[in-house]
Amino acid sequence: MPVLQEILVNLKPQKIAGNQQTEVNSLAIDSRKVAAGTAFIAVRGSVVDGHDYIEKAIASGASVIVCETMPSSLSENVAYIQVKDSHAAAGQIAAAFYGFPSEKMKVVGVTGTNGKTTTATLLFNLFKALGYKCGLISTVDNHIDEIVETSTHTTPDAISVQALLRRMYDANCAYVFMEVSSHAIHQHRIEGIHFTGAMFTNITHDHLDYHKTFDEYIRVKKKFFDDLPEDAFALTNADDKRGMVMLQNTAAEKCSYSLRIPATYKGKVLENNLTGLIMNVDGQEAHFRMIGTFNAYNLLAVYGAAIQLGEDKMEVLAKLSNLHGAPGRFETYMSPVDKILGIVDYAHTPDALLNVLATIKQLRGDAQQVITVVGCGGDRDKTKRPVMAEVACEHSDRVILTSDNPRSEDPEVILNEMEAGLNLTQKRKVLRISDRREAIKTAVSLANAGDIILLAGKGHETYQEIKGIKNHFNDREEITKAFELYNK
Ligand SMILES: CC(=O)N[C@H]1[C@@H](OP(=O)(O)OP(=O)(O)OC[C@H]2O[C@@H](n3ccc(=O)[nH]c3=O)[C@H](O)[C@@H]2O)O[C@H](CO)[C@@H](O)[C@@H]1O[C@H](C)C(=O)N[C@@H](C)C(=O)N[C@H](CCC(=O)O)C(=O)O
Ligand SMILES: Nc1ncnc2c1ncn2[C@@H]1O[C@H](COP(=O)(O)OP(=O)(O)OP(=O)(O)O)[C@@H](O)[C@H]1O
Ligand SMILES: N[C@H](CCC[C@H](N)C(=O)O)C(=O)O
Ligand SMILES: [Mg+2]
Repeated sequence: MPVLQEILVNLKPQKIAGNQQTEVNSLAIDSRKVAAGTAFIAVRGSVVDGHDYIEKAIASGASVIVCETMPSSLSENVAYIQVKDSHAAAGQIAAAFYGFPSEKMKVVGVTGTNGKTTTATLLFNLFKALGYKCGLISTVDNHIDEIVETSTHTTPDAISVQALLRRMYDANCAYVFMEVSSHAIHQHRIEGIHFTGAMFTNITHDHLDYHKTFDEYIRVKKKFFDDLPEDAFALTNADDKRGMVMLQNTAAEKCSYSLRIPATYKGKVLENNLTGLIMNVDGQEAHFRMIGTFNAYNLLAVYGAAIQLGEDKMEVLAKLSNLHGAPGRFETYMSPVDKILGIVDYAHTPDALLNVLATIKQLRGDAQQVITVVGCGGDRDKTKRPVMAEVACEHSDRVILTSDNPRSEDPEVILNEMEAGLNLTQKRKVLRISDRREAIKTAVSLANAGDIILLAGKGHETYQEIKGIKNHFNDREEITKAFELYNK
């Protein structure tokens, strides 16, 4: 086990009190996870202040306390480290505690409002197909080579992420592909990670509950690129309005991808239908199994990253051709009798919903109705609620407004806020059924042969969180059961 001095190597503490040779057995930012010999890092959160739990951590056996303000009285046999920012210190300390795993592998981070899971998962599957051992850190699950664990966050906290990276290094992974959420950048969860590459997908409306303004949301995303080292690459979407802004102040090698304008990696969609995409990528024609223009962007980003990482163009395209996307993203289910097409998709932002519905519009026949079942999560950005309802109405024949994860909120209040975005004409095509299971059944009962039902917002999720309790719920099971129930 390392001693305190060894895990402070990259840190400039403001004050140190106590023995620097104290052995550190584990790290914790949560006092409830402290055991004998733990270094407890007190961080100020959005709900409580970790500094209020220092005494509790010591009572549970903490031998080191990292904090921004020293407690008024210090305990004997405990070492205290005062730092300017304990969120940032947590990442630096964790990186050192776990032996700087990110410096021994190639870690590529993906940020952006939409497409992170899809892009990171495609990269993971591509590099596995190319013969490498890899790690994946995503919203859906984390992969340590062959081991798969369900995720709790898109990007884990500063300590958990370094622990995961260490396990990946121990499993001989050469590459790690990870999602980098804006919350993670803001809370310094990625501090101490050495990135070989950073990718930007797009930025649209989300998380304004947390970041308050769109400018602040952009600033936070840009910080990921500002902090990159010179030996990394920064790959951006040149077609996104903010794509080039992201690279403005980066020291990394700048590169871009585009379907519309000159860029390092240029693509063109030649065909786009329900069986997949045919694209020209960097002068080479290729077929992909993924559906929709937004996936053309994801594929092009993945291609660009693979070339940046030194892979062969033709081999990359050949392997990429056979890959499917991430679970719960544009997953299709056909009813056996009436051939109703059910689409389960994780679109939970206005832009994602618009993209998915635009894709469906492009691909459907004139006679096919589109029925959209959609809700908005509780305890999350409220301003997206009316916009998502409006987007659903503008691009569907019928809409059933329902619950997503209401969390601590009243589902009917969320539905009122969604409905507030609709005018009278739009309201005419809307039903409001807060019970998501009933909403899905109703969509199926209303559908005629050949129609399309979009279940938006929950994708891969296997639960629905209501009043702090996660009940089993899976859109993919519900659509299949409803098809059976109505013999459709
Ligand atoms: C808003 C937000 O991001 N919150 C995260 C944040 O919690 P917080 O700041 O509210 O923490 P807090 O409850 O105030 O506690 C402050 C500190 O005191 C500690 N504490 C608390 C109680 C106690 O008894 N003892 C103790 O030591 C806590 O462990 C914490 O370190 O820090 C926690 C530890 O890292 C996270 O688990 C928590 O994620 C919550 C659960 C969450 O829902 N986060 C979502 C919004 C999130 O992060 N999402 C993004 C993806 C979004 C997207 O792209 O769509 C993600 O990366 O997952
Ligand atoms: N490049 C893209 N541009 C716009 N929309 C996209 C893109 N890729 C995927 N989407 C849409 O956004 C939804 C979420 O995709 P994905 O899970 O890959 O994004 P994410 O950034 O990981 O989301 P989260 O922030 O929840 O982790 C998809 O189900 C699809 O509807
Ligand atoms: N990572 C996102 C997921 C949202 C998914 C949606 N189903 C919801 O619950 O709002 C978040 O935590 O905001
Ligand atoms: Mg994700």
